[in-house]
Amino acid sequence: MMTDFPNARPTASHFIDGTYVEDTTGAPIPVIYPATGETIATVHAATPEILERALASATRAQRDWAAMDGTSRGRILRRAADIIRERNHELSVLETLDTGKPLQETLVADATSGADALEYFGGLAADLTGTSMQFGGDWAYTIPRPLGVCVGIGAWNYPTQIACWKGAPALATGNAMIFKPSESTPLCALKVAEILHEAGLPAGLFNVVQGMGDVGAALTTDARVAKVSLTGSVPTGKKVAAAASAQMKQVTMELGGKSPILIFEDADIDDAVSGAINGNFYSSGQVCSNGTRVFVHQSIVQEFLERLKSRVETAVIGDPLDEATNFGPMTTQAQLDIVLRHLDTARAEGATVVTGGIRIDREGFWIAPTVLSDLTDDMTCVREEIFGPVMSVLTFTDEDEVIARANDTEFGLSAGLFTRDLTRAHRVVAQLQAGTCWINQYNLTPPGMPFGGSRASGIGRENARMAMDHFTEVQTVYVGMSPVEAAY
Ligand SMILES: NC(=O)c1ccc[n+]([C@@H]2O[C@H](COP(=O)([O-])OP(=O)(O)OC[C@H]3O[C@@H](n4cnc5c(N)ncnc54)[C@H](O)[C@@H]3O)[C@@H](O)[C@H]2O)c1
Ligand SMILES: C[N+](C)(C)CCCC=O
Repeated sequence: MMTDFPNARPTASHFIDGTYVEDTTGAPIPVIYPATGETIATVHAATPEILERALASATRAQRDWAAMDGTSRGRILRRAADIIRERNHELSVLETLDTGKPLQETLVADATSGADALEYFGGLAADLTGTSMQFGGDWAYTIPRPLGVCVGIGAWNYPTQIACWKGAPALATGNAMIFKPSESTPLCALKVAEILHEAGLPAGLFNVVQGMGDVGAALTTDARVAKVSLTGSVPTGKKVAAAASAQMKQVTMELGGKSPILIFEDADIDDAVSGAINGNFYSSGQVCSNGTRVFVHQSIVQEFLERLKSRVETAVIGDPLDEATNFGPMTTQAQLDIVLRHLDTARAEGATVVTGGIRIDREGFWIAPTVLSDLTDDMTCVREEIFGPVMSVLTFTDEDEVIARANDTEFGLSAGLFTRDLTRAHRVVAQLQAGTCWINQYNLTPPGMPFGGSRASGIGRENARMAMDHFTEVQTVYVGMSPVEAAY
């Protein structure tokens, strides 16, 4: 039984107007530790009264925040980044309890990634500038204005990172944010809110409210909300984007994918195997950008599969709180069931299981890292996002052929390729329809790099300077310097 709970335990369901708030009349949402299936906490969904408090305080606080100079705003975000780094261990334990991801992973990828974003946008906050244009003696200038109250809605795979990737650029540019975490991982965003306020963020500017899709939908359609930034699945993205755009609200959509990794015959095979492992089994495969369609040149596929199988079978599967563990459970029972159904379908459609393919016999939501081969492009496991530790290995012989097959999907989140031929690398990458691409690497996302998808995988980008554009709108000012002429 997992009885330990870190000092970092949030003390109530919501964080509103600078403080924890509880309202037990909201529907209870159990917080389940995925490694054991044990309920470790209960939060309550936001009631209409809770949402009203969150919206009213955010609306009030945002005006003063927008008037503050960028340097002062940025200093608060950078202070929050420092606090996160100081508390990385306890926040990483909390992330592991929320998601089931191994501590070995959360120690380096979650709170630290959140801190990176706060630090990055904290630095940029002082550099929110417009442009000026000359028209003879007259001129015009632009001012980036904050949008107002923005809503962030999170998925369950990166609860700290998603809260920070949305919150940091929103706050740096003078907005308030109301963040609704996934109902499956409600704890970590509360700590982000607590730390931001400890760092000096005025009350009301980063509120966290819990709930299912209906709470996200209520926030999306509230007239006080100017923008919605969602991380989630394509079907949810379509609903949220439709509801937001019906009211002319701006959106950022970070959605799902079925991304390709192309491994050419001249690739460094060990690098390619490492890239395929990182791009499929990190976070037990619950990563939007994963390269789950691995196209390997026919001439090297046997060697690739042998090395891949032997390395995957050394994964240390066990207690996620043990730092030696490097492969954890699925985050929810529902997601485990989805992955198991996909594996049944893959077998029925003729896939060969190279390794894994089975539920691991322990309490909690465990499934072995799985590699499938002998696949065709029309099989369900090759077409649909599984969002679990299932890699589909396909073969190819020709560059044009593999580019066409890589692009043959409704998604367009990410893509990767491994080759020693840099001319080919750039030629191929230019033809891949994907928002984020890696050459001889996979899934690295430093905050200075735009991240996001094209086609059904999303709208807009997170991170980098352009995220500041997505949380501001340009106000243009024309300045007349001469007498005003009129026809009559
Ligand atoms: N592109 C990215 O950056 C990125 C990152 C992580 C996860 N994802 C994607 O997220 C999916 C997995 O996460 P999930 O299962 O939590 O996704 P989901 O779409 O089921 O839920 C995402 C969030 O949307 C909320 N929601 C559901 N219906 C809503 C509605 N009608 N209005 C407003 N909010 C609503 C949920 O409560 C949750 O907080 C995968 O498809 C994955 O690829 C994308
Ligand atoms: C930083 N990662 C691991 C690529 C995750 C990005 C967000 C997608 O799930």
